[in-house]
Amino acid sequence: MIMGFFDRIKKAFGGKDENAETEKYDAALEKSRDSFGARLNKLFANFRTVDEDFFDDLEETLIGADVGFETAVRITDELRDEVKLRNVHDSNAVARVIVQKLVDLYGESGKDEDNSLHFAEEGPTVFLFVGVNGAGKTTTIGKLANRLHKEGKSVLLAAADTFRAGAIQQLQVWGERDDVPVVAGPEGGDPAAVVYDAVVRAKKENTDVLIVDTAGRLQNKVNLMNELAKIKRVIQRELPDQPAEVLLVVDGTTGQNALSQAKEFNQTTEMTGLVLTKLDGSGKGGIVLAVRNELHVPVKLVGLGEGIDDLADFEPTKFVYGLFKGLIDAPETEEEEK
Ligand SMILES: Nc1nc2c(ncn2[C@@H]2O[C@H](COP(=O)(O)OP(=O)(O)OP(=O)(O)O)[C@@H](O)[C@H]2O)c(=O)[nH]1
Repeated sequence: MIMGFFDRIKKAFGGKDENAETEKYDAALEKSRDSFGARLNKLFANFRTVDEDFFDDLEETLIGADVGFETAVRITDELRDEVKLRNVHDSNAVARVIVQKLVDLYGESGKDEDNSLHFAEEGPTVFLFVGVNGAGKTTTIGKLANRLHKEGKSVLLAAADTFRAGAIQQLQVWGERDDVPVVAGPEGGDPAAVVYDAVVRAKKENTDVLIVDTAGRLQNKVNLMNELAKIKRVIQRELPDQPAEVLLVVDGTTGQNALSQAKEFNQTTEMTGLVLTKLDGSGKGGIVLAVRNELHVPVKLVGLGEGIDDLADFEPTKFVYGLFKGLIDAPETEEEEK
């Protein structure tokens, strides 16, 4: 049973040779793999048999790998039951059950409906991007606009971060690079007015996708949340079913901070998905699992590098394979063969 499951993961990962995304996942997760894998290896080297001390150490290892406290406890508890049920003692086999549990947190299907971006059936689709400064919001918008434009969709960008000096210009540079128009107003101007202009233009020109960049920080949190609410109202007055996505961008290198940031945003803004950036520079890839399990918000996109093409749809099987490649590829043990 276990091998069948891993075969499916391997197939999902290696099945699309033409897809450069697979290689990117692989390369980007090297750091996470090294740190997580090294921790697990140490754990398994220290234990020959799987006993209660092993489970305590496993829980600590998972917490240390940034999968989050609740997730770590849940996995360890479920694993304890599973090990009893299957009567597994071999630590390699247990390692594989851990991997299986991690994939289960996302569903085995690899890329389900929930993990994909939603588009309007007709009329403009609006994606609203939120998140603190420096998380990679503008870069992600630039990469996504490029991808959608290449797919043949018409794209419009709205520079509604009028607060941070240079933010408008940064988005305009991306607009030029992607060859997509940008609606902007004066620095310090009303962001909702920029969004209104952009929505009207998108409707008039029948634009496929309007992507709105928003401020990551204002004078205070209440102002920021009020502004995001106002922007949403402006969009919904013109396009009642939009925005299709409110995407929170978080910096994957910050581990647990990314999780608490997401929790805070989630209390005030209803987000539909998360973008986890800088996974390539992070040893904390485990955070992806924490986000889904503790926030119940799907990760929809991941940033795998600084380049224009380094944005991928989040695909759990690719992700988990990238993280635990060594473990999954290892030959099956005698116990598993039985
Ligand atoms: N390695 C790596 N770097 C990234 C990724 N995404 C963004 N960056 C870098 O992170 C830095 C910050 O990105 P920005 O897009 O300016 O951040 P932002 O959230 O828009 O910040 P504000 O415009 O201040 O709101 C830039 O140097 C980006 O090149 C990624 O996936 N991998």
